Amino acid sequence: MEDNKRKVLDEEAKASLDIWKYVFGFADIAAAKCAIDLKIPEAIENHPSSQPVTLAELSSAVSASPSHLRRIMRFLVHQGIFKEIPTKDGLATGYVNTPLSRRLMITRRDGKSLAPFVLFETTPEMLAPWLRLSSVVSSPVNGSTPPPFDAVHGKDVWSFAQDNPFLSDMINEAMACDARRVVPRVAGACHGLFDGVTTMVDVGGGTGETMGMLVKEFPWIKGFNFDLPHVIEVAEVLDGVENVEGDMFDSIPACDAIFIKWVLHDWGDKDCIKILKNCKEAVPPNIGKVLIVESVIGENKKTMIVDERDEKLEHVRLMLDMVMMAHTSTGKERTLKEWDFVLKEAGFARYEVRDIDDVQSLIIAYRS
Ligand SMILES: C[S@@+](CC[C@H](N)C(=O)[O-])C[C@H]1O[C@@H](n2cnc3c(N)ncnc32)[C@H](O)[C@@H]1O
Repeated sequence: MEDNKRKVLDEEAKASLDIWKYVFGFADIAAAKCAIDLKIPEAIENHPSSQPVTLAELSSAVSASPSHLRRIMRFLVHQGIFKEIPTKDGLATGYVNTPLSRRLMITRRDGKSLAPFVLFETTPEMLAPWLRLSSVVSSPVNGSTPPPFDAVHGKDVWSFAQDNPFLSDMINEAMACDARRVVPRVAGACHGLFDGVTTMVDVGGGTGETMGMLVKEFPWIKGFNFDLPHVIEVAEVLDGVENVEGDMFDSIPACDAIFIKWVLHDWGDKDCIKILKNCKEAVPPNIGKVLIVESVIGENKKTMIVDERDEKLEHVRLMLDMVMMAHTSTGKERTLKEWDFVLKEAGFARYEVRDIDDVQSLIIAYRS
């Protein structure tokens, strides 16, 4: 009884603090965006003075008012994004980077920075649909209310991107920085999969960064980066990669293997099955395989989440599912049961899931 009472009181006390996260939670994202916009991590990293960098030095380096900058830095230090430590002479304090602040470097293409993703998600165009989540959730019939993105912008995200090159560029940059981060992990899990594979198509491959990395890792493969015409128009020219424009709902170029990352989650089951069927048709019956890089939601596996990293990864997957609801018409993150359904409906003979200890897993679907 005593214990129960204490638990209730603890929950009350926790709730009275946690509620503020929902009142002012956007401050976290806005302050991180501010650091990216001002290139604060770069200014600290590259400052000619020895570290740490004092407020005066930093405000001159990023051309910011010291009084406002001090408050932003106080917040970001409190968030653990930067650290504030004594200067070498011990007479003042200054700022140093952390692994987290380095991930906010817009100038870094090192497979760690997700700064372009933050900038993309915080555009007014991507933020506005979030405020309409409730209308789609309360819609009496699935599909009777336009999805939040379409309701705000009058068209779906891909048509909007086609008509707005600035947003298309931001999507491409955001996707490319995730590719630099996760594709090496995926490649590490691909052992044995490419024996006898000479051609591979990355479906919805964006500007080609992913295929560029894959052909470097597996140089006997000729890579094709396949996407919509407005994306292929700005795709990179990379060794061993041919850029091909087209529509995955029509057909996909014939090849030995297909790579498809973060595309199927943009679509509901009907479209997802159609894309998967086209993937299956594109690969040969004997060795054909489709490598899917997507999240697998661990629904009903709560008790199996054993450590903090797993729990944080699952939180990202669930946030991503909310992103799908806000930004795509029918997209969703899928549980294993839901992946099983769409893969079987598309006619794949079998599949396996390889855990890469990340937000996404590698699902390999075999034609036979
Ligand atoms: C979320 S992005 C993923 C990009 C890339 N695979 C990655 O993860 O870095 C989805 C991609 O699908 C492409 N896409 C959308 N509809 C398509 C279609 N009908 N045919 C081919 N590509 C399409 C988009 O242009 C975009 O590049």
